[in-house]
Amino acid sequence: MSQSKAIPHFDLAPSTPGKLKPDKFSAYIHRLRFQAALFKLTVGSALFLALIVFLVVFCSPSASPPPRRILGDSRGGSYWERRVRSSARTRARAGHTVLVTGASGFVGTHVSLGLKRRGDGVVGLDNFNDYYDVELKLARQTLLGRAGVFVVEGDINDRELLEKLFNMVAFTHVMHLAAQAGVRYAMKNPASYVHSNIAGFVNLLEVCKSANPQPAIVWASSSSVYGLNSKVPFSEKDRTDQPASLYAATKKAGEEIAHTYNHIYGLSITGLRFFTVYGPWGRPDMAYYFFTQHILQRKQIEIFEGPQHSSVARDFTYIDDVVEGCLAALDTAKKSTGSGGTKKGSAQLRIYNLGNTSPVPVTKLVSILEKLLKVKAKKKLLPMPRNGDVKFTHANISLAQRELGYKPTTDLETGLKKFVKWYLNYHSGLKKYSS
Ligand SMILES: O=C(O)[C@H]1O[C@H](OP(=O)(O)OP(=O)(O)OC[C@H]2O[C@@H](n3ccc(=O)[nH]c3=O)[C@H](O)[C@@H]2O)[C@H](O)[C@@H](O)[C@@H]1O
Repeated sequence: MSQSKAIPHFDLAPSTPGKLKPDKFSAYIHRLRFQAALFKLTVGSALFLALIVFLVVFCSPSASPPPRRILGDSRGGSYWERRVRSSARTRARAGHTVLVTGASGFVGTHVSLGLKRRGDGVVGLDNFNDYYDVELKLARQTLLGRAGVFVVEGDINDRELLEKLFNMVAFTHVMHLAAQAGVRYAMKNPASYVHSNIAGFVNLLEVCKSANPQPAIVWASSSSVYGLNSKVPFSEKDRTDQPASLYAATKKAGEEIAHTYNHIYGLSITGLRFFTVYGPWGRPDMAYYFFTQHILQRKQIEIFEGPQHSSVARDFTYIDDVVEGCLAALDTAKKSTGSGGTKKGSAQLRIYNLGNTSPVPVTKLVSILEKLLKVKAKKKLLPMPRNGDVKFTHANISLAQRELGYKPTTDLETGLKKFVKWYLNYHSGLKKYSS
């Protein structure tokens, strides 16, 4: 084999190889071969690594085809913007243009439908988190889509997204219902309450205060702010400085934060203290919902009792009544007075109880469910654990009655009847549970 033939890349050799001594030349060739092999190995490994990275990034489950909601909802782009604008369009003269946060949540869905039905423009926002069954949130989103409400997928902590929405649409109102709900779950995941109910709320208010025009804000506080207050019925003037759960503490913090943004920036803000809202399309983490599920599955349910076997009671409030209250709060909200982050004058700051004014013991709730489901519940009575629950709630609604015209009309049995009808229909449709 001639040396010249053995040189793999002849052009890499010195232009005058004949001038090298044979032994030096063979060492040189050796070096060249080694370098060439090394080069091949490096390029090969790099290509192999690139292939692995490609496979990991594009073929892993997290990057697999996005779920349906993300496909229909990916942020930005002309199609997305068209959907936001069309959803925001009002049909009624002098209709509101409302951003509803938590739109695929229980109350958010009903309020969005109520607004859309009467001709207001509604844009929904929801992060579709998995605190409870995401399928249910997606089903609500479908319902909203059919009614012409587009739900943007996004988090209230996402400043860029909120600013984008406010740049596209001059929202007159924000109905802020996105929150980490649930009293007992706060012991399991405290950070999620701070993230949504405090950080998320502040982020939303920051965007609202800088918006031009500033929207009026109506938001969901909670009956839980009354905490250990024992004066009944609970009136808005009663003390709310003894929260029994972190959930309640974050809602109470929200009320104080609302005061600050109203005071500094002239934002018009109305807080609504909801009292154990229930009904069709409800929340599976709430007792009336999972009691129904467990009774049908012949599973045991635990019913909490107060001291000396006293009953625990809630001022259960039907969703349609609460929606009326929410819409009335939006309609009576005065405009914010600031613009672009500067206050021009004092603005409205309100708090209302939205309850039913007739507390019902949890044992009674269970007996109504037994009757409606025609199944005897397997009950276990046990002392209320130290889990953030309070013994009873009872709303005084005279302020909401006077100023909002709020007048709940649905008793627990009537409301549960509607819930059970929806529940059986929805879950048989999903074929989720066998009887
Ligand atoms: O209105 C409110 O302020 C709050 O109402 C509900 O909180 P809660 O009243 O605790 O509603 P459920 O979780 O459905 O509990 C209802 C009743 O059932 C009792 N319960 C709950 C669970 C259980 O296993 N057993 C049981 O007896 C609770 O102690 C409570 O008295 C919501 O979950 C909160 O998000 C909301 O803010």
